[in-house]
Amino acid sequence: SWGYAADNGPDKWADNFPVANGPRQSPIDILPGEASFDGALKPLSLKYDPSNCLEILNNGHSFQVTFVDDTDSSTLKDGPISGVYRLKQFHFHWGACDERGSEHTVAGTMYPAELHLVHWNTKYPSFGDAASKPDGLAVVGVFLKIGAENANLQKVLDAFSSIQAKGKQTTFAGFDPASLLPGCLDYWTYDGSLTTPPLLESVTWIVCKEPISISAEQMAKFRSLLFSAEGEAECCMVDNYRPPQPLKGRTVRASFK
Ligand SMILES: O=C(Nc1cc(S(=O)(=O)[N+](=O)[O-])cc([N+](=O)[O-])c1O)Nc1c(F)c(F)c(F)c(F)c1F
Ligand SMILES: [Zn+2]
Repeated sequence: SWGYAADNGPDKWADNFPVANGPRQSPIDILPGEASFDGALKPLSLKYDPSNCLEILNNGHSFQVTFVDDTDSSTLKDGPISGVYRLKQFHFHWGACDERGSEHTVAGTMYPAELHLVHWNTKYPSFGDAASKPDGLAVVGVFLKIGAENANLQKVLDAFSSIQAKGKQTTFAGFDPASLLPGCLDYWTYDGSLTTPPLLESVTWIVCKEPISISAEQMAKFRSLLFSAEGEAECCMVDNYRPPQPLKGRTVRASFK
């Protein structure tokens, strides 16, 4: 199945997922000078309940922290969206070295990693339904840059020993994803897609301008996870990012001047 290697990576995804060459694919290279400031864009309203945090798992292409999403207690509102979107999970994309790893780039600059907080529109009955609708999902992207140690992120890293191999999962309770957000919530927004198969064109992307920090040692720990399952030849989970895709005439709006 799909992955990030030469034989099953991003350049091969169109074979099984033809939408890979669609009109609103993600990620993209964000050109701040070409983004249009939109004064009508509202500030993001992110309200998360740590008690909704359920488990952490290695799904073979990233690790993700999943949330109970049967009530409106962990939601995203306002910003560029209308209605209420519920947090389903968050995960990351990162590189084999600090020079690469993010999916979105800013005027060609890659960050070492990128956090994605995946939310679904409650006008639809479930995440699965929402994922196939043009306004079904909203993903908040946050860049990570090498700097001070991130104490909040450390709580996630401390669980890695239990999920090193593909398919491993463990309970993960009481984590507040808001602790991973930057202080300033200025953002760029555009219509895009999932960046992993099935690459569904259902995502309103909200990419924060301000990165959060991670230490070099913490970044190295991400690279100790494995794409491979127990008993398989070990393959380090690194470079699990899709490169920027053609803009195809889309407009990127900025919430800030
Ligand atoms: O739930 C999904 N989450 C997800 C999205 C991305 S993403 O990078 O595409 N993203 O949007 O941030 C990355 C990871 N990840 O762990 O790396 C994810 O686990 N994907 C997904 C799916 F797996 C399906 F089979 C499906 F039918 C569907 F509708 C989906 F939306
Ligand atoms: Zn992602």
